[in-house]
Amino acid sequence: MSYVLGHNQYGKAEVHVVRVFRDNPDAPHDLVDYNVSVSLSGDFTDAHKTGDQANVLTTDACKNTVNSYAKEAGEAVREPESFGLALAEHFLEVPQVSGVRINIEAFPWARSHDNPHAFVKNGDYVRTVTVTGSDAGTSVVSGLKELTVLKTTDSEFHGFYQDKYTTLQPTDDRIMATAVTAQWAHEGTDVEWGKSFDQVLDAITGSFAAAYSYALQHTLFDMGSAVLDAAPSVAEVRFSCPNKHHFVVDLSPFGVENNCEVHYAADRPYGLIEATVKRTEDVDKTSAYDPGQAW
Ligand SMILES: O=c1[nH]c(=O)c2[nH]c(=O)[nH]c2[nH]1
Repeated sequence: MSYVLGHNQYGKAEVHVVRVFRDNPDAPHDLVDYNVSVSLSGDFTDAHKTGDQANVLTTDACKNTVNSYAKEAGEAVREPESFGLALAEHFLEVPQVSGVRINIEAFPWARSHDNPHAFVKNGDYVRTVTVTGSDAGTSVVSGLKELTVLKTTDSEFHGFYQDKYTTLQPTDDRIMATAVTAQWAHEGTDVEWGKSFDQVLDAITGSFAAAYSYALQHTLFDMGSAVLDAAPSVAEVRFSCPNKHHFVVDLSPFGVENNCEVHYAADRPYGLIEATVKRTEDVDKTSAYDPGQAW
């Protein structure tokens, strides 16, 4: 029996590279901290079906390329999007490679005490990038994950559909908290990546803080609208946001009043609210997202 090989891809996952910029002896050092995954597709049928590896660029070479490009790619290394684009362009030059996907997680570091070479890992969030390339073109999806935000009021939830299993009490004042995962697809690749990322981050945190909320769903649409207002290159933004429930603890058995002051922070189960906000109905960037990451 002869079977058919379906879609296949391979590469090196999670090359963790930290690049220090220290070439100017008079300037403070900078650094970037990236976890890079490379996935190649193309003419690799023989590697699977006959065992002939002549077309296989080794995953070891993929790793070496990431490490060497962390120096060779110069200023492009400073932003994960431009680093991903440089890597994608390189791998597409390998004749048997027709498609490439580069995923980068970027861990932010902040300078410590204005010291020129000491840093504190900034654990607020992880920045993410997916670059895809093929004959059809190159696309960049930027993102972030693990951005945990909370507001102690200006959040209501009521008027919801009721069935016989509905026990949740409506509320007009509650804590709302979530760990934002967001990915946004750019139109084109001629973008000031760092500036654009800062605009999106500021739009997400700013609208979460400022917008009055009637549900996490409502807040997602507000955050998405703020992103599209702030960042001209962004065609659409996708959110995946766990509702980090904070339940008001009943202190009445102890004769203690609890006016939304004492909460039980439940870790699971959690509501998971996901939505795309896009500029127009006909935008469809689905193929630009990493299927392993995008919902
Ligand atoms: O913002 C919310 N959206 C929901 O869909 C939901 N469902 C639920 O039980 N609590 C909440 N909160």
